[in-house]
Amino acid sequence: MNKVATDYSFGLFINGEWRIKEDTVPVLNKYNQEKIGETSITNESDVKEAVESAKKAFQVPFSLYDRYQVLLKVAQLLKDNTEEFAAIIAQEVGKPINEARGEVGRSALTLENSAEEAKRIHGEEIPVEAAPGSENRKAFTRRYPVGVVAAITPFNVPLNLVCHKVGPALAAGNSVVLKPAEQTPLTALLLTRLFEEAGLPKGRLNVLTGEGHEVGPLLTSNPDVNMFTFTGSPQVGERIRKEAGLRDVALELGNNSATIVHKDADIDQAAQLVAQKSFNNAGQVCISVQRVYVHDDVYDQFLGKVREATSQIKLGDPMDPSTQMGPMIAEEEAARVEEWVNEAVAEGAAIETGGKRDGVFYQPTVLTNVNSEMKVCKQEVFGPVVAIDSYADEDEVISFVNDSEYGLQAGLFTNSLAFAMKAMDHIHVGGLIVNDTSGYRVDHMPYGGVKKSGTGKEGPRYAIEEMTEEKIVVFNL
Ligand SMILES: NC(=O)C1=CN([C@@H]2O[C@H](COP(=O)(O)OP(=O)(O)OC[C@H]3O[C@@H](n4cnc5c(N)ncnc54)[C@H](O)[C@@H]3O)[C@@H](O)[C@H]2O)C=CC1
Ligand SMILES: O=C(O)[C@H](O)CS(=O)(=O)O
Repeated sequence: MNKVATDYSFGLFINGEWRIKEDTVPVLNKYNQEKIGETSITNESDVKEAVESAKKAFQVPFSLYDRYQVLLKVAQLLKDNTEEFAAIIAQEVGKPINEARGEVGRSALTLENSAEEAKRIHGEEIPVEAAPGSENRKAFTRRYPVGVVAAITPFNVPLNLVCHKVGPALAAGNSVVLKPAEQTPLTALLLTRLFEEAGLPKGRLNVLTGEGHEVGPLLTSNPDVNMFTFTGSPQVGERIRKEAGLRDVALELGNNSATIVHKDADIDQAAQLVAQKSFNNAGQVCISVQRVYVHDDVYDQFLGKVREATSQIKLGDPMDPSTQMGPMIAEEEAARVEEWVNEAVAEGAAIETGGKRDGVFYQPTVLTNVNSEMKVCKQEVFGPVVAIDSYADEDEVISFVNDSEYGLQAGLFTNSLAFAMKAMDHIHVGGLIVNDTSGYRVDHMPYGGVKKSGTGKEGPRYAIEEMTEEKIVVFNL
């Protein structure tokens, strides 16, 4: 068993210094509610100082190669400290230790990719001379960092989703003010220590901890923040966009991800992947499988396999390597999921397996006989529940998938190239994953949704584009 974190007390990180405040809040192990650390509470002057230090640091040259080296060093330090980071993630999120290790590995890849992309920031030659009268002109574009980037991140993937913002922001030459989720701040603070160790110039990264509804408005009302990058709920994303005014805002928001299992699919493969990707991190993943549409011809066979696989999932202490699913982030979230499932049952849904809550745990649950108006289908459950329905033909199921306010990613199991191409053209999402579920992601791919799932793309190359401004220079020779 890993070392259980006992004392991770952190201050704020402003201008390269740790600032431990009088006002602190405990961070709890989400499985046993024991204190694993504490963080300081940010006030208005802390925010002003953090933004000011980021702005000042931005004026000090930080070369492309230095950025590359710092990011690569932190990636290596992450790998060297995998067990410590995995233990903190497992405890403060409630994520099984094996999944937490996977997150640390992906985070190192995200930073390595950010480092590589720092070397690939370039513009392009623009042939303005093609215009009559411009024969004697030459033009090209260049990309410039926006300046101070405010990054706000969610609780569920507390390391990799921070790396997806801090990595590209620094690679692009920006300074960062980071506000991690109040439920899971220790991981980001531990990562900050690695940036310090790697020699990141002071002021390039500042970390403020505390409640989002208190710290957030202090950031959005600060005119020296040049850009916001947010991952979290649509409600908060919408608020940040309003408060940001004309400044750029990158939004990675929610989803009620659908996956299709067609009559020609590999049913064993589909059932195994759906059972896995519906319940990773107790379903607290925004591309978690939430709606599954199965062709009539294979419905009973698929349902039987998913029900069996789901009923075998072992719940327990996230620090126990045999645990396959841990607690949810808070008991009130588990109670909300319980309420939504009970509501669906009252409206006719059937519980194939699961459906019971034990404190902060909610059993992995498979529902059938659902309809699109039920909350478990229409809204984002963000919990360990998957609703399985059937369909008769391709056009019908495409309409079912598109019947959503969200559009992040969707999955499609089929061996029909024609159906895959039709789905590619007609399913309105940011990513379609063929022969895997909606839950597939690798960290250098463009990732982001449409509709209420947000705006912009992450993946270091794409985030760098959003964290830089393109300028054209035209020479009249
Ligand atoms: N698209 C994606 O890649 C992902 C999306 N999510 C979404 O995040 C949600 C779950 O994560 P949560 O942390 O519960 O989301 P949340 O929206 O409650 O909080 C996210 C972050 O926003 C901060 N915040 C809260 N109120 C704020 C305000 N008024 N102004 C500024 N910041 C504020 C929080 O402190 C936290 O750091 C789900 O909707 C999920 O779909 C989660 C992970 C990835
Ligand atoms: O959507 C999320 O919760 C994460 O972005 C998914 S992943 O990056 O952990 O695959």
